[in-house]
Amino acid sequence: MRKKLTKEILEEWLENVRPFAYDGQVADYIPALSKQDPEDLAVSIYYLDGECIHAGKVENCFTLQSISKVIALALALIDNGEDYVFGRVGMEPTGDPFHSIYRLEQHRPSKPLNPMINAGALAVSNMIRGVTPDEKVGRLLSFIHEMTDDHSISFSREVASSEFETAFLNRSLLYYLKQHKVVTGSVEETLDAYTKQCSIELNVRHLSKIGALFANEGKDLHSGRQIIPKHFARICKTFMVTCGMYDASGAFAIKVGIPAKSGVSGGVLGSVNGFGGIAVYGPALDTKGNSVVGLKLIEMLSNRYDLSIF
Ligand SMILES: NC(=O)CC[C@H](N)C(=O)O
Repeated sequence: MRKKLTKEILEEWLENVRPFAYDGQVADYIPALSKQDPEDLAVSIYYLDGECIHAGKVENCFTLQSISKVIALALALIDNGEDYVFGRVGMEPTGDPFHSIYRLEQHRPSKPLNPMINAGALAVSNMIRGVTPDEKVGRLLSFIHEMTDDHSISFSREVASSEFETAFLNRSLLYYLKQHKVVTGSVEETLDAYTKQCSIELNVRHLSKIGALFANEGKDLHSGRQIIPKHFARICKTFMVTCGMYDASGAFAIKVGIPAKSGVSGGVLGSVNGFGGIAVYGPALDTKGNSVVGLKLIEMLSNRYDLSIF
């Protein structure tokens, strides 16, 4: 096991990166997200031995947004198996923004390129077992309760409806996918489930614990219970490397080298085998939609502790 960081160092680092919060913009295409304060920063590391250190506004909850795509993928794989999931969604990075539509037309039969872009994530969300949107979201929440051991985690109705009312691009993606039979059932219901999934709220401590579970081959750190089959945990971490930071994934792999997934609320989830889980929250985003502070902090951690997997 690598040497551990102290809480004091983590606090110092957080203060060092604080000025970067003003190098980015808080997302506002989902109106409710624009209320986030760029100065609300938090970081947490969950080691594989169960110790957790953190700094900043650790109790502040934020919505998962695209980070939920990794967790939803794990559940869809458990529900349907690999052949079904990857029969409908591909495994290749795009190099395009997360909500891009144009590559959908370039593949025959139509298939979103991967589960980390919106087109692929909408298809994955549609695959989660459950008759109604609430049943699907309920199952995803139970899965997260199991992973975090916190049954109070829920979703923000305000953020979910703010996105639902304005998600014209995601509706377009869904209608296209429905036409090509990649998704089944009602477009509005799938969008309802997806926006609720993206609005699941938790804090950096929860998120770092989820990162540690992925790093621990899908096993709960305390009970040793296999919550995600090892092979599926590995698939999720591989997508985090190749597509987790949208169209900045290549540069991130070179500079940082950690399986990571970001979301437009400003959260970043990292997972390092043999080390543990990392979570950062900083709502100001760069032009690609990644947390400016999150990227800085994870890069510092990776350099200092030689965390790159490459
Ligand atoms: N990149 C993100 O975090 C995007 C998630 C967001 N809910 C969307 O679909 O637009």
